[in-house]
Amino acid sequence: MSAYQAEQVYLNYINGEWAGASTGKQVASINPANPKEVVGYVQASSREDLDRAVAAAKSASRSWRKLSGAARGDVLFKAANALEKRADEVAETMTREMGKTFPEAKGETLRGVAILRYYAGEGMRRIGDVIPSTDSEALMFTTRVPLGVVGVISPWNFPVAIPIWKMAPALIYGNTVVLKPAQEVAVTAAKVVECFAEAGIPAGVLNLICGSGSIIGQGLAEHPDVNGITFTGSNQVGKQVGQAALARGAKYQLEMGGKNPVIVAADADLDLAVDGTISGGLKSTGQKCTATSRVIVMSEVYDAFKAKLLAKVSEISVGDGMESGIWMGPCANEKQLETVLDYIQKGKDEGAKLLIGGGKAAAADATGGFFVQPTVFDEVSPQMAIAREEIFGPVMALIRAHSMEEAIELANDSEFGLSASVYTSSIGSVLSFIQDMDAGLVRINAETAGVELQAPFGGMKQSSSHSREQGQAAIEFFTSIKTVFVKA
Ligand SMILES: NC(=O)C1=CN([C@@H]2O[C@H](COP(=O)(O)OP(=O)(O)OC[C@H]3O[C@@H](n4cnc5c(N)ncnc54)[C@H](O)[C@@H]3O)[C@@H](O)[C@H]2O)C=CC1
Ligand SMILES: O=C(O)CCC(=O)C(=O)O
Repeated sequence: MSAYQAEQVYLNYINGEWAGASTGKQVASINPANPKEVVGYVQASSREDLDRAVAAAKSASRSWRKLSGAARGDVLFKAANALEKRADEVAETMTREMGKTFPEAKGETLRGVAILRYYAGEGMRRIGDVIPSTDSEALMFTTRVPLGVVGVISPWNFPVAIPIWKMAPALIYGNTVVLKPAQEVAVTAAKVVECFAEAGIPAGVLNLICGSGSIIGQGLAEHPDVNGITFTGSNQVGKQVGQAALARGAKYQLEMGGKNPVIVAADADLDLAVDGTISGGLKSTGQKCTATSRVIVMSEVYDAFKAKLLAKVSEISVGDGMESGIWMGPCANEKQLETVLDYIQKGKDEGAKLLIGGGKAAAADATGGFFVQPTVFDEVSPQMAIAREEIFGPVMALIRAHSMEEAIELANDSEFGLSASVYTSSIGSVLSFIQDMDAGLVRINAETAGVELQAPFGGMKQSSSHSREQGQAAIEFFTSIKTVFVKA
């Protein structure tokens, strides 16, 4: 049973205590399905508050790194249990704060639980190798040490999974954390942090500080006592964060945009391809960095695929994600709705043919919610803005191709390289796609979105800083290798 309650005040969590911002100011976090509804009030913190959070993390670092991996893992297991118990409440909070439907939010919350358990187990696994020395009397091996204080800057589109897939590996490998969530989902973030507090995480090991990106996010990136920064969000901000970290010699990891293609080959199972395109492109209202936005279809099946796609898109129900029967919720905030509507206008202005959607959805009339129709454009050419720029909304561009080579070339014609998929029954096409597609995640007969927590995740080209998150790959960012040479 969910215990969600609206309009509560949520505090920062610094050095094991819940505290208001020194500014005395709070910001309302609102429901994008009904902007008059206040989900909660979150802190508008200052750099002074940030300094306190970083100082707490720095001081807790000495004892946390000295604990065994198993002891740190125990805290993560307990946090997983606490989150699992509150899954309905946390999922409802997420739906009300950023709009994705309740079943999607519940799935994401349980994914957060699974990520915590996965990294809890990592505390018992190998952290080094023995390497033969040229000196036969010496022992040489590698071990791994934590970075120290890690700043986590997270976005609003996965309010539970993304902070957890950054914090859990940071913590298990012995780092302490300062989390700055997107202000739109700070209530959900506070509830996740409450689960860690309930798990008995020592004071200062995990700190939550809410505030604007330009003050707290930028402050974390620039802070001399923050040793590593992990960021997911826009390319523009990601680059700023990376530059600030680089300027002071801190380690950084950036996960940014995508313009992910799906290729539908002439020998594809068209029903499967339609389902995967819709799920990949429109779930979460298209607000995933892995969302399908370019649909490259072979000319032989173009019309048949288009007809099936439109039939299914026309059945999509748009509305409040807490209502049963609703398939697609609102955009997460007003700015995002405006961005999506602007891109739709650009598509029309540049000569693409609007097949379906193209404006605010009817659900917006009743509440003023940020609802947009699922939208598909036809006759899109690769130079158009809707084929090149990340929209982060439920807008898909159909592009025609005449051969697999041309399809892969079109798919690669992007500054991004996060994820890509192909629907085909030909092993030859599968192999060419795996080999020639420039993306960090390539998927065969499966949608572009949806990552597995135990596998590396990250992009090529402008999609990331070329590092990988999740799975065992996370150890590369959250630790430094120490090579040890021992001679009696
Ligand atoms: N890769 C992804 O998963 C995401 C991509 N985006 C993309 O970014 C676009 C804009 O969305 P926004 O929410 O405005 O993204 P954003 O990049 O501004 O926000 C991401 C995080 O960075 C923080 N931030 C903002 N300015 C900062 C600064 N100067 N220094 C440090 N941190 C800062 C934000 O508070 C938030 O926590 C979207 O339309 C979408 O294209 C947004 C969210 C997630
Ligand atoms: O597709 C997914 O499950 C993950 C997407 C993601 O990481 C993102 O949108 O930031």
